[in-house]
Amino acid sequence: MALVMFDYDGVIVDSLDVFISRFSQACLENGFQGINEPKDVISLFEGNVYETMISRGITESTIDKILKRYELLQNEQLTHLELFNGIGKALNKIAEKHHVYVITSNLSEATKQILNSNGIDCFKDVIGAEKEKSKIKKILSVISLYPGIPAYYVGDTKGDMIEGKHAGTKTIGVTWGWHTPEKINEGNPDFLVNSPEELADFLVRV
Ligand SMILES: O=C(O)COP(=O)(O)O
Repeated sequence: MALVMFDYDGVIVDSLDVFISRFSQACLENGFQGINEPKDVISLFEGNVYETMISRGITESTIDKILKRYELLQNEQLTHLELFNGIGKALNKIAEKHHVYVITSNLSEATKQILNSNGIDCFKDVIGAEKEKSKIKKILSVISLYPGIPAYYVGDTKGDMIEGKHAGTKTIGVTWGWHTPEKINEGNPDFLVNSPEELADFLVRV
């Protein structure tokens, strides 16, 4: 048995269009001007999204305001959000063998709502941005609940690979999400998979 932690946007839910339009709107409304085009959003995820924003002069309290506004805007769009094909089945298969968690820079409630409305109830918990901004700290806190078992972080961005590795997990990059395989490879993933089926087949064998 292993501990398998999943990123949410771009791994489970196909949310890039909603994220680009609504997150950039929330940023603009709160005075953060740097996010106008899809590539600006994508580049935030080359590291920890919130650390990148702080390094560009945004305060933590403004980030919290952006998140609150994004929560409302995202909620208006929930019916437009769909899971990637095959991911529900893959998650259920993985959860039969392993402890599974979501560690996301999105907010927990919206994440839970989408998972529930798609019949996904296999996760032990969803740890979102309102609890902590660093994925490294969140991953470490879950690992501390399961000492001595192998831990994996599954993500679709270079930043996910960097934070997962920093927290001591094996990292699995998925190629159906926000970053290209080339960009994910810059974060040195331990494994790269091309479909939810391949992900499940790999994880049921560890
Ligand atoms: O792909 C990413 O890293 C962003 O996804 P997240 O919002 O679930 O953290």
